[in-house]
Amino acid sequence: MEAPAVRLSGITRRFGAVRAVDDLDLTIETGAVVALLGPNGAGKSTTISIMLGLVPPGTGTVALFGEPAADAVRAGRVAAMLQDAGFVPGATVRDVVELARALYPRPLGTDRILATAGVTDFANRRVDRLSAGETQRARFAFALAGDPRLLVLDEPTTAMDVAARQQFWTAIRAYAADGHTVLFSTHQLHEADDVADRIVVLAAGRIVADGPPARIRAMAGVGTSARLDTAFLALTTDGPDTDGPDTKTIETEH
Ligand SMILES: Nc1ncnc2c1ncn2[C@@H]1O[C@H](COP(=O)(O)OP(=O)(O)OP(=O)(O)O)[C@@H](O)[C@H]1O
Repeated sequence: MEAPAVRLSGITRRFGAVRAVDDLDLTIETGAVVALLGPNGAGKSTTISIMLGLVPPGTGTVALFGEPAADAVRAGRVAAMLQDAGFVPGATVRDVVELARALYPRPLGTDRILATAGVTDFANRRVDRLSAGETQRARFAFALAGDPRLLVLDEPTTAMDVAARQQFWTAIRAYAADGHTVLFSTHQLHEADDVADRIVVLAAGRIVADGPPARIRAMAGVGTSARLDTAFLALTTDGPDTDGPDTKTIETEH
């Protein structure tokens, strides 16, 4: 049987007194499109950093496609679009894409990368002269270069304008339709509703709900036509009879 794209087992990570990730188990099968949601400080970025081998977990294990994260990243099976990723100042977008292509054994063609990420029009512009939304698109181009099987996206559409967002999600849908795996975090819950086939909700470092969008609503006790925001608030805000977020993990169809 094929190893899952992601398997996090018993992950805990503290920063001083803060338990950023608290005994987290998460398995993502290949081909899934998963949204990671949670309030500010819920542990999304820390979970993603641990998943990519950028931050060591205090306890627990990480496997990507059945191998250590560093090996999967080095082999180009996994790529990420991170909020604070910087580029070499003075390089152009095209230079950055060519640099990324040179790192991997089976890169996509340059023109395809530029077009998919929506950066063709400013491919010859220096990366340190891009707007915030253009920088996000350049990060997307960089992540696509090695044709990774798993794309990890931390708040990818931050600062993108409406047209750029639409182009971005169209590209992600096409990428997923080819059997690739996508994990993204976002505060734009409609993006999760529109694009993800599974939503994982984190609160205080723990998974409080996990399932397709319809089941997230059902678990939150809101109607099928309710906004996902309503379900999210119900799941991540402590009720009067709880000490903290309950774990409401449910079976998914993957
Ligand atoms: N390097 C660090 N040093 C100290 N505390 C940290 C560090 N990184 C994260 N934290 C803390 O861990 C908790 C989880 O942070 P994290 O960035 O993972 O949350 P998040 O869900 O991504 O939040 P946001 O939606 O605001 O981006 C927060 O309380 C944060 O302050």
